[in-house]
Amino acid sequence: MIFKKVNSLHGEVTVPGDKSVSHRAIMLGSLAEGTTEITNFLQGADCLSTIACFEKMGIHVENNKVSSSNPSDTVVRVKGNGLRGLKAPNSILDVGNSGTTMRLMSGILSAQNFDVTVTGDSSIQKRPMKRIITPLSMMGANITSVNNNDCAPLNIVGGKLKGIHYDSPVASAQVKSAVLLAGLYADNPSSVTEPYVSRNHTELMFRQFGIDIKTSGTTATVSPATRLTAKKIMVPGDISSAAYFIVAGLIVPNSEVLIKNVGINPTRDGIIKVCKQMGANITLQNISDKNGEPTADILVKSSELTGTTIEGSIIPTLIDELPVIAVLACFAKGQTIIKDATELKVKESNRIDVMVHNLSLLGADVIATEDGMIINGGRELHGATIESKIDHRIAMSFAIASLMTEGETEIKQAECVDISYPNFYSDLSGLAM
Ligand SMILES: O=C(O)C1=C[C@@H](OP(=O)(O)O)[C@@H](O)[C@H](O)C1
Ligand SMILES: C=C(OP(=O)(O)O)C(=O)O
Repeated sequence: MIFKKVNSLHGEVTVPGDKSVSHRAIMLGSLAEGTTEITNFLQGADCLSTIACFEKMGIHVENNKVSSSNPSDTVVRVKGNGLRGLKAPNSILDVGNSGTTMRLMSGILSAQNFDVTVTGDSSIQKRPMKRIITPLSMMGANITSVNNNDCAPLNIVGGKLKGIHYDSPVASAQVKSAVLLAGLYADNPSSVTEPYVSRNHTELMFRQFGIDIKTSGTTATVSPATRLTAKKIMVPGDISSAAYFIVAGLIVPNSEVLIKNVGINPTRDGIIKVCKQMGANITLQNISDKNGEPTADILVKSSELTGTTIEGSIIPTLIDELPVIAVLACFAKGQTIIKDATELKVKESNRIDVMVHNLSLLGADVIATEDGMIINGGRELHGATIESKIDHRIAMSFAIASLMTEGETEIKQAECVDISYPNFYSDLSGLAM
């Protein structure tokens, strides 16, 4: 797909529903009694993989997405079978490209009265699963990596679980959530302490479904559950998707962009804090609440930016936004340093290497470090051919960079944006008109 420079961006955009919240709504809805109604569910390939996995375990999901022109009007209905109501699937569960499905669902599968094999695409089969195998095994789960490499496919023999306290070496919501979901079935409370607080959507949604969950500092503790009651869930817009328009609005001159109904949960809003620290003109309007998840409209105006250092506890709150923040840093005055972000190496691609390589092809001054990158902003960028590595965040980041490059930029396998934002390119071109 070919992209060209634009002169300005104007207008409103409504980003699709939050990916993390959409996955969790399907999972908890499946385990609840009654019908869970989800509005603004993300119709991206990752969340559709979660639906497909639970359908294979006997859950009926009504998803009339094709009949609606406005995806946010679609209601997904999950007919839960109760905490003990999942059925043995008659084939392998395939999570596609979705790390969230793989790791969270493994927590649930560890406690079932059947055995199952879970796998995904070639990217998933390279991502580390020891991080969930370790705590789930401590709880009594029987999980083996089929190829003996701590990656998918995983064979999970469900059984009785015991409550544990787990000190997680990584700040990962996927690890935390795998333990908390398994903890619903354990004999005693289970808790997870992480180095920094990661996104807390599981904890917030547990409360909605009537589960006893407590948080204190970087520790979350869940009590075993007896039953979950179906809920109406309104999914906020995904700040990780809004991030592309935030950066676009800031770097393209004479721009003004309003991004409607975006989740601004403080465990996810690091990008807003970093942009403001860099001098961005960003205003939050219409702040409200959706099932305990704060939302706002985000007004972004082109801004003169200066470089900054991004490190420590803010990293988990903007981990998926770091690729597009690296693009932003190319248009800021001075140096931007990203530290403490080794997790970027184990996402859909090695996002440190892929960003540094591709930004260099555009002419940016950027080097990779052990745990992040250093970007010296202010160089003129030019067009190039970019390999997305079938990583949606890479494809979208370079679509944004190309708005400001001289000459054409070609993005290979650009259609991988379907993972988290199927209408991304048409929403972006709508602002350029
Ligand atoms: O729990 C979640 O929904 C997610 C957690 C993050 O992963 P980690 O837990 O591996 O940091 C994030 O990168 C991913 O896109 C979604
Ligand atoms: C890392 C991501 O997702 P997942 O881990 O669910 O594949 C992402 O969406 O950037």
